[in-house]
Amino acid sequence: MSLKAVEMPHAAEEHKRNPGFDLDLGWLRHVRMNRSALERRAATIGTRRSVKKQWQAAWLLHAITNIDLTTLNGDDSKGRVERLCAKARQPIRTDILKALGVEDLGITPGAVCVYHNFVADAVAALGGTNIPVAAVSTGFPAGLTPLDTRIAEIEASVKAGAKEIDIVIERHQVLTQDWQGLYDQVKAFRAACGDAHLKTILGTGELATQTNVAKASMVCMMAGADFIKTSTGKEKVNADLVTSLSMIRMIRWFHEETGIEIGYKPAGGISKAKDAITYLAMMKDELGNKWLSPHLFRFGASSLLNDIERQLEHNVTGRYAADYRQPLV
Ligand SMILES: O=C[C@H](O)COP(=O)(O)O
Repeated sequence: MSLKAVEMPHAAEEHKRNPGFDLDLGWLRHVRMNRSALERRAATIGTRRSVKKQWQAAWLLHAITNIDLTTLNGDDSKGRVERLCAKARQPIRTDILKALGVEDLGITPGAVCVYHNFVADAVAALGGTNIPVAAVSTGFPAGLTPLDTRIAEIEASVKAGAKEIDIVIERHQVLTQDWQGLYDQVKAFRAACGDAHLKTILGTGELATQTNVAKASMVCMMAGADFIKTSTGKEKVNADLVTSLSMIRMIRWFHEETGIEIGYKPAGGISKAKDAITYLAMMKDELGNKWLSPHLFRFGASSLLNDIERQLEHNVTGRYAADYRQPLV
């Protein structure tokens, strides 16, 4: 990958959106995940492929374009959201970009992700850029408010300017194998999104088995999800490579069966530049270069950008800055 390869569009013009399909329980019966096999494969991802120093900056700059720069805290405020948006406009210090020779690339994150209440503030703060605002809009993080309330929340977020909606599924529907119930809800959420893209958060750390994770992924894609996403960041166990393999293999299968490309978003606990490279290597190995693009791959992360900036500074100066030099918000 060359540094110029980070110059990627926010949304590929030719990308065909998932129109949604009928729920096919026959497909689901064939879904089985073998945790040991997934663990063996996951253990090789960070080791088989090493990124040499001169390419690390290119991978890290690329990773920025995949970040949904996120703040989802109980003490979020307009001021914090505005500071996050300022960081999205200028994710890396100009002196670092200049030293890397990429100051003209206009590298920005995939989106800024906030609670519904801050969508309008984020849209205003990002005015004049092409950075979309993503909203978590369905009773995040539990997803257990009344259905009509959740649907109204999606509609309100879209009206406020959100271009992407991250919904949470009801985990008990997976645990009780209520696939019809899950399908119907996700389909209703997709309808409420209109032109906004729908990311379905599975809460994988609460789904008990990898087979459940895989089946839930499949049902969400059948119902019209544009992205499948691991976690809210609030579960005890959030994104990891084993779960990622279960989900992206379902994306591959769905693509083989339907020709539709679904995006993947691991979220929660991804805070190290090194881990970002491992995830990108996994996407490249399992799904191909196309799935490195921000319209098919995002990290849900609140602090990953800090570490990427720190590593890029190290790349150009040979020294590590103290953590506080790259505060996010
Ligand atoms: O969707 C994004 C997550 O909530 C972010 O989680 P994080 O704060 O662990 O990076």
